Amino acid sequence: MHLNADGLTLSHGEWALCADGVFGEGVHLVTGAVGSGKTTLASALAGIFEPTSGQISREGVLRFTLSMQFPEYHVTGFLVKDEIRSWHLPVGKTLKKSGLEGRENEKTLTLSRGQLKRLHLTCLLGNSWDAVILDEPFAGLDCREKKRICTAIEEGNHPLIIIFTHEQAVLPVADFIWEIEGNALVCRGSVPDAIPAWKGAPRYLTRAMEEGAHPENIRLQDATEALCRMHD
Ligand SMILES: Nc1ncnc2c1ncn2[C@@H]1O[C@H](COP(=O)(O)OP(=O)(O)OP(=O)(O)O)[C@@H](O)[C@H]1O
Repeated sequence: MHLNADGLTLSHGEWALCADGVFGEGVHLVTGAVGSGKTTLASALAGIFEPTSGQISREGVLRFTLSMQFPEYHVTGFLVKDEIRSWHLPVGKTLKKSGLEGRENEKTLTLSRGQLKRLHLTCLLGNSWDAVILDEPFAGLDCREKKRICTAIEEGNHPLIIIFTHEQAVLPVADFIWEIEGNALVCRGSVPDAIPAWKGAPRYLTRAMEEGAHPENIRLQDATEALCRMHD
């Protein structure tokens, strides 16, 4: 199963991004500065943004989805319970998972941005997909919520997940690191070998490596454990 970006050029007027690479099974983290092209590439991989050149192919990926940065774009249900039902999920259980118990009869668009994001991601990740593309899944969430989303990503049953983010504090276990650098998508490789080459790595990882530690993955917990191992 894979999603293949084959010689893509993505453009908005004068701005252009080149992307070439194969996203196989696992959790892929794609990082890049604000405005580097994460949303554009996520949209292209999901088939809703037309490349100027090149093509996208999917092998073995029948059910795939894109979670857009702004959860409002996904709302189809007037009330919270309608929204949950539109994802074919049980209302009570989903409300509990989203921390929104008792709010089923409220208008979906009266939830706060963070609550809506939490509801949207719970519904999306509660379904079954071959591939999930998440554009800034942590935006608008506090640390506790970000951790909950990381757990849902790690424990979910989705063979291929691509996460576009500039999050620097709370990250899930990842298998592959990519970066958008100088208007091109660059693959840093598989984790942990990719970590030293990751220019946008969070400070806790670079600091641990500067001290000679070798984190096994990219979470704060991995950096801390690597430092502990060194001092044992
Ligand atoms: N609809 C559009 N029309 C013109 N230019 C656009 C459009 N959408 C994006 N751009 C430009 O394309 C570039 C990439 O934008 P994009 O939203 O993909 O970046 P991003 O990395 O997702 O940014 P952020 O981190 O802020 O979400 C930016 O320079 C942006 O101004």
